[in-house]
Amino acid sequence: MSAKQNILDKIVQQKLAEVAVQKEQTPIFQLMECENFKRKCYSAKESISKQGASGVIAEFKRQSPSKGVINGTAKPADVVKDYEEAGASMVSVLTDEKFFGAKASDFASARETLNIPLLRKEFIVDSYQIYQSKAMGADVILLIAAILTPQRCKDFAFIAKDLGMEVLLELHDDAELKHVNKFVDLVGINNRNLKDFSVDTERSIRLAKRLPEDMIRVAESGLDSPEVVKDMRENGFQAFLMGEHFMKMDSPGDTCKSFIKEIVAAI
Ligand SMILES: O=P(O)(O)OC[C@@H](O)[C@@H](O)c1c[nH]c2ccccc12
Repeated sequence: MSAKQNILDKIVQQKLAEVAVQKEQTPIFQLMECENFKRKCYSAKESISKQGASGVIAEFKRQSPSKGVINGTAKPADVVKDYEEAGASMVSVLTDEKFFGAKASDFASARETLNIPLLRKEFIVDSYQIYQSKAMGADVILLIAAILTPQRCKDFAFIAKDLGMEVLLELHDDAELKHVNKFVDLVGINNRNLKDFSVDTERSIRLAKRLPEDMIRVAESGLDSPEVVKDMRENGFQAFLMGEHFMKMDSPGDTCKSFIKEIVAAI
């Protein structure tokens, strides 16, 4: 890695500072008193594996470090409900405010509206954030191998499972295969290199072939045509995490609907 800080380093540094404050404000025992802490989670594994499932994980994403503002006006409750009605297998909502422009209310309004699994898209660097995710009503959390050691990954995945949530582990490199552990439910392969933002689906296909056979594979990022999704499905991917292609349109929900129609017709 270069001496210059890449975006991931910057995000991690910011997260650690944020979490330190949050822990003081709302200790874990208080998180555990939240209404959502008691709710039974929806299973992403089931939703994705269901007969005829689209496998689309549709993301609510306002902006990103690589693309700047993607959609400045979309209303989370409307968009995610449209995603659900369009046939998405799961919805992902970013909760990072500083780099991805999330509003504190985005995730809460998605939780109130949805009856399908909801992924909290966050940079998890501290176990506190796992309890926080449960309290927010997340069904699934994301663990990013690039910012965790294999041991922490296992500890964090264990905590999430213990709280009744599922775990999506995100990989990008062969070297990260050692982060896979028995508590992980789904493995995502990020087509986008978070260190330089380049996108390479062929690389993801090669990496996916090295995963345990029965693992659910999620293709992530830069997916913008039904053809690419079909190609990835033929190469063993069952789920497809997509944000920008939907969010950059005036109606993310309508775009998602016609996209799903096309890919489901090809199954
Ligand atoms: O908007 P895209 O290119 O369709 O990508 C969605 C999703 O994969 C991307 O937002 C993402 C994948 N892994 C992440 C980790 C953190 C933040 C964001 C991400």
